[in-house]
Amino acid sequence: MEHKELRVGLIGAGRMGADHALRLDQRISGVRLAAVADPDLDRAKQVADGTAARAVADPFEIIGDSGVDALVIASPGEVHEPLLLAAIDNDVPVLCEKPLTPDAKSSLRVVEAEEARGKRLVQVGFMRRFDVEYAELKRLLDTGDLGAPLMLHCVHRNAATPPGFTSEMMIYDSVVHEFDTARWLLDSEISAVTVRAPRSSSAAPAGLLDPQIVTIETARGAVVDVEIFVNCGFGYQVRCEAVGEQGTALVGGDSGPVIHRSGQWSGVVTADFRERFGAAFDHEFQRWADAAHQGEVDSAAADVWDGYAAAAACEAGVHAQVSGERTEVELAERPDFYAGG
Ligand SMILES: NC(=O)c1ccc[n+]([C@@H]2O[C@H](COP(=O)([O-])OP(=O)(O)OC[C@H]3O[C@@H](n4cnc5c(N)ncnc54)[C@H](O)[C@@H]3O)[C@@H](O)[C@H]2O)c1
Ligand SMILES: O[C@H]1[C@H](O)[C@@H](O)[C@H](O)[C@@H](O)[C@H]1O
Repeated sequence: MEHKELRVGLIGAGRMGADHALRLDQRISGVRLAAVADPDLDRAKQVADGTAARAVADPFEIIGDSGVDALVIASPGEVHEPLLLAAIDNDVPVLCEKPLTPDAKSSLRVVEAEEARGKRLVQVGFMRRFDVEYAELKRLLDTGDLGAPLMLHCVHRNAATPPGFTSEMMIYDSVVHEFDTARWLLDSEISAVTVRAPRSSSAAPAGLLDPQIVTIETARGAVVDVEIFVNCGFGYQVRCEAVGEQGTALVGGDSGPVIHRSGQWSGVVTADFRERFGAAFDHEFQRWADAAHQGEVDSAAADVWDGYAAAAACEAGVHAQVSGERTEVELAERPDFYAGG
């Protein structure tokens, strides 16, 4: 790369975009935040303020711009596809927040575009892969220390939902993380999904089916249960217990500091994903930037095929939720281009 620093363009200046801007500006080495794009120009300006970045309203203005070497996409999942296709067309490396796209067909178009380009450019922001505890769980499963995996018990709780959050989004925006986590930890595609729900919490906005229990079957015969509860009220909690033939391991359990005071003990629950996974995001971004600077992709990250496979599982999940039926996942054939990825 000609420039000493990787000049990054950020698309989307909302909750996640603002957090990623801070990360790129202050914590990731070898990068410079060069541009921030958001149709809400005031937001783009606010996020760019105090950095070296320029603010623009049209994201396409910075895709293929000679002053931008790489892109971070943090706009809503519904608008990812055209941005990704334009980035691939312009040969620009991208770190795209999850989901790759909200449905399987559009994700497959991104797979096809990247394959046609003949070069891997896009990584999907499944940050749990960069969390220290999850990485250790992956190691335990890969080395066989727990014996052959049988089940994962997952808990995914958010304190509250933003306005407009729907029951379907609980699958394709939230459980999409567990679809990726299950595929990654168990090294197996997802074959079927079932969704059940108790009565909704009185804290859930009207019409939202919250909580839900999602059961995931994998092609290798493991079963994963996920409690997704996005208006739990008390904080952000993401847990995963793996059960193997010879042992179990839990990540995301309560951790310190544990305070003993006035005849009681207590601890703190993280407020949201930015706090719980802050270090994982930093690690993900540093590795992505280092790889992009070398004209490579990070082999530890989720690629476009992973994003597509998660989207296909989400589509089955949404169908299962609406129909009440166990739904098989329809997956295209994995191109050789992604084999071993
Ligand atoms: N990894 C995680 O844990 C995590 C957490 C939260 C959100 N996310 C993901 O990050 C993305 C953004 O989520 P958020 O919570 O920041 O949303 P948000 O609604 O807070 O912000 C989205 C921003 O994108 C802008 N936008 C809308 N259309 C755009 C377009 N075509 N081009 C550029 N910008 C556009 C909006 O104006 C807004 O400023 C989503 O894909 C979401 O799923 C990931
Ligand atoms: O977009 C967010 C994000 O991906 C969080 O990590 C998840 O916990 C939320 O449920 C989801 O809505």
